[in-house]
Amino acid sequence: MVLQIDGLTGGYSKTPVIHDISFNIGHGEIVGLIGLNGAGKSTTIKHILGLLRPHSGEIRVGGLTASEDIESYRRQLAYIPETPILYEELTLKEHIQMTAMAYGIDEATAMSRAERLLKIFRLETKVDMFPTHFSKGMKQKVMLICAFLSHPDLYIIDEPFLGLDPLGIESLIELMVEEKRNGRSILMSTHILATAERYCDRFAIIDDGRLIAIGSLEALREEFDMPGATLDEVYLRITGGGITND
Ligand SMILES: Nc1ncnc2c1ncn2[C@@H]1O[C@H](COP(=O)(O)OP(=O)(O)OP(=O)(O)O)[C@@H](O)[C@H]1O
Repeated sequence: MVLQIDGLTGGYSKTPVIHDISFNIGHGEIVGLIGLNGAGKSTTIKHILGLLRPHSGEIRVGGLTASEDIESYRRQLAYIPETPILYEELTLKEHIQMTAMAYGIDEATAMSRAERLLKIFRLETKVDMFPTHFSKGMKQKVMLICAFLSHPDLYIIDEPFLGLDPLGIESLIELMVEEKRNGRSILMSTHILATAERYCDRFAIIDDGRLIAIGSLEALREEFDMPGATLDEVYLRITGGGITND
């Protein structure tokens, strides 16, 4: 297992926001973290990143907890936030170099991996420019390049498809599938269920801070007795959504 979450209760203050969440991610698995606004997806992700301490329960990445060895723990992860985090004083090339340093990758390896990624995301002519001046989608691509450069065991991607143009989305999906084939794993939170349905092996559905379902689309269809349903349909049923006249 790459990620093991066992009975995680946590949040920002003494009052927990997420309650007793347990699920695992195996090698080469893509798992969608799905839930309504405020359901607890980002909070769960912050716990996995080691930014919040569990009130109770445990999170292991590659068998390690964050409190055992935070640096080794973090090197196994790459996080791509929904809002890009970039350094004003660094060029794109320097962002790449800094990422390589943080992950202990030598510069030659990093630059050869980066060259391919820069081409894929059409930023190869922009390496000496400052990404804080890039467009929103271009900034997101910088975050993606830095993440895919580091070849972590587990990618955590927040809303990967927002802000990218169709070519960018296609490239990202190809990279995700390639990494999956290499045995690397991805946890992505998304509201774009039609795309998630096509690429995720399993879905962890969070509602009001609790994990209310987990499984492949086929398993969810069976569990909720909805043969042939789309992820959207299953999800609306599970969360009691949709507009009714009651
Ligand atoms: N920094 C914070 N301090 C205190 N409470 C927070 C903080 N961030 C989020 N929360 C609360 O935690 C709960 C879960 O929020 P969270 O951001 O995890 O939801 P989400 O599922 O990621 O939602 P969205 O789809 O809107 O991004 C909400 O009730 C929210 O108000």
